[in-house]
Amino acid sequence: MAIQALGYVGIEATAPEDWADFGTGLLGLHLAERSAAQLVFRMDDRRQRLVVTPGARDGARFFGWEVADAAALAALAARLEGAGIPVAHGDRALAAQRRVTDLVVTRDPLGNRLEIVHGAESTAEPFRPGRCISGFRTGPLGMGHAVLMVPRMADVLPFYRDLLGFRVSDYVTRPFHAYFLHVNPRHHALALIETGQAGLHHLMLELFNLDDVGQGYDLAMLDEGRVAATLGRHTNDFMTSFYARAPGGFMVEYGWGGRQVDMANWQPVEMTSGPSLWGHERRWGSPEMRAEAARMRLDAAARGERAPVQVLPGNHHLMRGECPWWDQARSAAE
Ligand SMILES: Cc1ccc(O)c(O)c1CC[C@@H]1C(=O)CC[C@]2(C)C(=O)CC[C@@H]12
Ligand SMILES: [Fe+2]
Repeated sequence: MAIQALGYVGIEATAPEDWADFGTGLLGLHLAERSAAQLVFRMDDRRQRLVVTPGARDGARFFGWEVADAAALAALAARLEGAGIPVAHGDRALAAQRRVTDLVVTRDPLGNRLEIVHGAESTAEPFRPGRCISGFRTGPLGMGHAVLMVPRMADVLPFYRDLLGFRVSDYVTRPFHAYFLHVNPRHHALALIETGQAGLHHLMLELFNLDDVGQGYDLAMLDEGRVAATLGRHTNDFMTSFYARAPGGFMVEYGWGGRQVDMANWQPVEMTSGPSLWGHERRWGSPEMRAEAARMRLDAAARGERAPVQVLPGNHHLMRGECPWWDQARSAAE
């Protein structure tokens, strides 16, 4: 019954043509189909991973979540119906369009369209990346992760965790509420961030090689305003990544080196450090960023904390003189 991976994502775009250049030239996706109706991108041997359709607004149109087989699909559909959630069976035409054997369609409490699928189609036609990359880390880990903005955590978290069976990797309660959830060893396939709005915050795609990310970063730096957050490394999943602004407003996190969780023994943890070991700075070089960093250093000194060196505003655990994640990150890399 359990969901096993994020299989595919559908995007609605007011400027779908911009996705062709962005998807291939920066991200290195394989543009497998390009028509007036849709752009289809591949990341691996699957026929389609990211589908961009023209529309009146920008954002996510559907999320494809994979289960093992027909029995698992039926069981999960029954579970949703038992909880009073409307579920529609996808017809043959829709299954063919999504290139899966079968699917059911439902909505999360925010109205995000979820497609629960099994039997996604692969192809023997080789994956041809849009630029020279080593490839995307997918397979049992799924296509990456999606991060949704939620107006109120309590309205959404129970649906994913208690009904669909997503498991909590870790969560943040200050300065904002966020939950990171896994369905396979990828640290999170889904995260929910309480921002007061609803919508897609970002999609994360993971590369096999750090050089893929570094070269993507170089390309992103050529475009004014393309880099939404600088190269950095996350404290929870140890992903080294940067955030690019995608056509239409949300972001694509382009990463390498994420950790895997041991699903059998993992216990949810509260994250008290900042989001990043280093980097992921949105205001780089700005007077606002320098002022905040300086203020943090003064505040730390006033509290009697060590504040050994100037650090970026996001790295408040370093300011406290703590390095709690370095040892774990090092041992995970070894
Ligand atoms: C905290 C975190 C851990 C792992 C991730 O894959 C991940 O995307 C995040 C979220 C990162 C972070 C955030 O928390 C709020 C808004 C931020 C600062 C951005 O605008 C870029 C990085 C985002
Ligand atoms: Fe992310």
